[in-house]
Amino acid sequence: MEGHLKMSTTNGAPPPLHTVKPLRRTIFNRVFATIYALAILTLLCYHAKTLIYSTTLLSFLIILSLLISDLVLAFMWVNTQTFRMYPVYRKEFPENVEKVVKRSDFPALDVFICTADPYKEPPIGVVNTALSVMAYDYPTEKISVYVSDDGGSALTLFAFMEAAKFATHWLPFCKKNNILERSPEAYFESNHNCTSETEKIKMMYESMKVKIEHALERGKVHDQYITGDQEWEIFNKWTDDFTRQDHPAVIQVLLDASKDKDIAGSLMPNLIYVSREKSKATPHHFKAGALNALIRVSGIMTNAPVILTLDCDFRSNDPQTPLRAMCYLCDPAIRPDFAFVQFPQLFRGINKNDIYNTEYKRLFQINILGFDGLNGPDYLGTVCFFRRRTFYGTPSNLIVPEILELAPDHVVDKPIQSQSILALAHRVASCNYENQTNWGSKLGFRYGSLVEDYYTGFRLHCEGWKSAFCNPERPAFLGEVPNNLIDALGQQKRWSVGLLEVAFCKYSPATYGVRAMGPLMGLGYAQLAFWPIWSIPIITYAFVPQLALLNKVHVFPKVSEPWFFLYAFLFLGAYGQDCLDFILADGSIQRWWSDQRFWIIKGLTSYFFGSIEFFFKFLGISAFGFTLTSKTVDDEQSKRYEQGIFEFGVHSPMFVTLTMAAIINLISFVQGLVEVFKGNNLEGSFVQIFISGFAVVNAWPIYEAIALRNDSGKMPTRTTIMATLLAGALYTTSSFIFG
Ligand SMILES: O=c1ccn([C@@H]2O[C@H](COP(=O)(O)OP(=O)(O)O[C@H]3O[C@H](CO)[C@@H](O)[C@H](O)[C@H]3O)[C@@H](O)[C@H]2O)c(=O)[nH]1
Ligand SMILES: [Mn+2]
Repeated sequence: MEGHLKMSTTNGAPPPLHTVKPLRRTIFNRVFATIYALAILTLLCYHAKTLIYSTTLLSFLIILSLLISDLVLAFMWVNTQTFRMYPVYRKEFPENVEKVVKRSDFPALDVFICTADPYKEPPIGVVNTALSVMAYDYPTEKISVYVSDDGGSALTLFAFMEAAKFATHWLPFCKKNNILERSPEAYFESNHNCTSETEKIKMMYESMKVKIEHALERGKVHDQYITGDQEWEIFNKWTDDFTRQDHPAVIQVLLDASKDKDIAGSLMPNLIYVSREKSKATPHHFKAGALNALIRVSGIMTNAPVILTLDCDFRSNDPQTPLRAMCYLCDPAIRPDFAFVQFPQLFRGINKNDIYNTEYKRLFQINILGFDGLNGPDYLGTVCFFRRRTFYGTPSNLIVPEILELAPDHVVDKPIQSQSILALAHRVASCNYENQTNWGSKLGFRYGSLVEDYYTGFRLHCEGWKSAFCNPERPAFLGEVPNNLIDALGQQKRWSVGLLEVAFCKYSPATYGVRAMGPLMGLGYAQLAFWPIWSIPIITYAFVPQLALLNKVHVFPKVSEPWFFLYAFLFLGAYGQDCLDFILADGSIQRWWSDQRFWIIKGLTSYFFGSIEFFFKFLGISAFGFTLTSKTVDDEQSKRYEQGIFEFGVHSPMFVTLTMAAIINLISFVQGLVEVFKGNNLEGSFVQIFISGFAVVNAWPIYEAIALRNDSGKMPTRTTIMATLLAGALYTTSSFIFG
């Protein structure tokens, strides 16, 4: 059969594993970009002219602020165009992989799963992630799952000991019944068959879950759950002075692919718990540090040529996914500079209108196609298959690591539980191992930014590595999203700090990146790095025209002037194209509306406060770490989220600036309307009234949260009072200035 198929392909060429096609809208994008660029230039000339002819200091300052804002918008617009020049779309043929490579020759796969806190990232969730990949349709004994626990928690280890036992039932169950959702939680939530076998396995799962959750509630593994001397010995490592910031390395093989079998008698994958050594005296570099420790530990133990990185909240949604990745990684025509296959970050549980814009369609689904037509997508931190070699220098220059066993092509010839392997694994997981080495600079994941994923992908592309974006119809993975506003904004604030760290380091994409990869890739990366500076135009447009309107000062062209049409074109053109992109990527109008609203919200909150934090960090005044996004759910909050109601509830400086903007815009809009009703000419103030009105429509959930709601997610009174006082102060100051 196989021979027959091979012969039937033309010229005996192997069947295709993947194809790539340009997107049809490319031509339109390019034409529109040219027209829009001319319009921007015209606007900048207009600003320059009015600036030179401004008569008072006040008008000079107003025009200057608008000019700066528009320059920022123009800069970001230029960067964004890079994604619109060569968007492509790929297709894979996983069914052909076995025609090209024998199943027994498939490369081994090391999977890295990161977790960092059992209370913010419940262990049962991490266990689901691990089970979903352990059950892949891929030669099982070639899979090794490494769980990195930066929380150094016995509770997480306990959860995985339980998971190892449960897995011996779960894996054969999935394979026998050819199940698609191989994370038990997702499977039991879906419409599954209710056979006695399913009921039995569900009960096993529930009892494991209860045990794990009990342990979590008590904060301790109950003695009765610890069976045998071996387990005692393991938990004895958690002595009294063992803390999450200070503890020795713990590496525990929970399943051994060379001897552990499932209940049907087939071999299990390797499952290894790793908590690298931590010491308060040594920087640990957060997730990047954890991943580098895993590269080394796995290098010593299994050294698979392919590595899959996963966050603890991303579950496999398709057991065929490794085969899809192999369409690129096993391609006989693979180029030596090929580094990784990135899957999109897709999520489950997003509400209908995606009020917190957690889908990130632009970042994860639209813009990334543009990167894919150039050197390839950036690394998104999770759901990505790497070639191990990528972490060891440039494509043409292998950097030999300190110890021979770590070389990417080293063959491990001892069992993973042998004394020497375990000893070496502990050594490379120690916190001082990286001193005086290239780890974090030339080897492994790169240090220096809180968005280690973005920064690492960027540096790899600068070194000449290439990547591909693999976006199958059935989502390969599904992740979880923050379902309350403060978490969503907090995550964005962390990203903002991390992005600015890259934007203003010596490897800035705008300078170094452009030199290393050419203008398109460089500016594409700059688009991301400079996200936070969007807060300059957003804050300006949220306050300046409104305060001017309140003081009866007109700052935009009259409706009858031709310049008005330039403004109208720039606004409608940008919004129109943005909306079109969104719809073409299967988005709904409502979700697009949330997307644009959240962009404004972030400009007034995350981007702004992130920039301030970055500034403090830059000056060395204070350093902020990696604040985890909480993955726990509160029932009442989830309900409101389901209904699409914004969750405030807690006081935060971010909500203060947001509320201030909402108040000022409402007042200026009302005053604008009053003037119109009084019969004053609308011509001069139209643009300002329009902007205020647009803001008021966007800010509707904020007014509701202040005045119309009574639930625990409403705006805290303290926040409202502070925002009102500050808005009053701002108005008073402005009336002196405009006075
Ligand atoms: O010291 C740390 C901090 C975090 N993590 C892990 O990092 C992952 C991502 O953390 P999360 O709080 O979920 O952050 P998000 O903002 O949701 O994650 C996005 O942004 C991160 C960079 O800021 C990337 O690392 C992620 O892959 C990307 O999904 C989780 O698995 C954590 O367990 C660690 O292992 N060690
Ligand atoms: Mn996350």
